Amino acid sequence: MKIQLALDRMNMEEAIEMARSVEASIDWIEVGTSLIKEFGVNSIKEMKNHFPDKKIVADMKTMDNAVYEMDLCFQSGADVATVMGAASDVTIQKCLEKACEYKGQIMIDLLNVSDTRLEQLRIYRQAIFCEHVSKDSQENSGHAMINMRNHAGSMRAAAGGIALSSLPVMVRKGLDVIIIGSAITKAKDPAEAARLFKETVNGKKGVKEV
Ligand SMILES: O=C(CO)[C@H](O)[C@H](O)COP(=O)(O)O
Repeated sequence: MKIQLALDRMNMEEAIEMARSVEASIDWIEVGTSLIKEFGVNSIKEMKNHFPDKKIVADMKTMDNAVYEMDLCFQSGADVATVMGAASDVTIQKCLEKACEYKGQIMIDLLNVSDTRLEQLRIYRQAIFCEHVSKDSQENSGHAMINMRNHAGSMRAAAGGIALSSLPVMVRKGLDVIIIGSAITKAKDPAEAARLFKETVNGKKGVKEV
């Protein structure tokens, strides 16, 4: 299971410093939507320049204009770019074609994707399927409940308010990628928090507890 560090709501200097302080315990680095919106695709370029050996995920959340947005992401050094599952099929198809052209990957964000839409998305088997609890729901309900649906045959990821306490459940679900933002970036000691996440993922600590 890969740990994807989500970087949001900070400036680029802070984002790079944060990634540097936890890099030993994480696998993929997500340039969060908020960074891309605030600093443009240069944020992706900058992150790749600083961490050439890490997989860089551009959380673009593409909804339309796939060719243009995917060119921007992959030419800026992204290895993975996100597209919303609620986007039209032509958008998702174009994202996949672009990912293929750049030898990258697409992550489909399943935020507000119904079971019916999910069935239709199953044809995009080469994509990573990401179940996602939104920041707004987290802030409204105070906790995250990630419903992992069946994504047989594809890589599976989960995001949204994942904490050390909820990690063992996620680990047991056998995900491929676990996306963690605030639980690391807002921790008193991010390096120690990331280390504990890594230890749990590796099964050295409390995977059986809930
Ligand atoms: O996509 C996102 C926000 O839209 C974040 O990447 C995701 O929510 C992970 O961050 P956190 O663990 O803080 O919820």
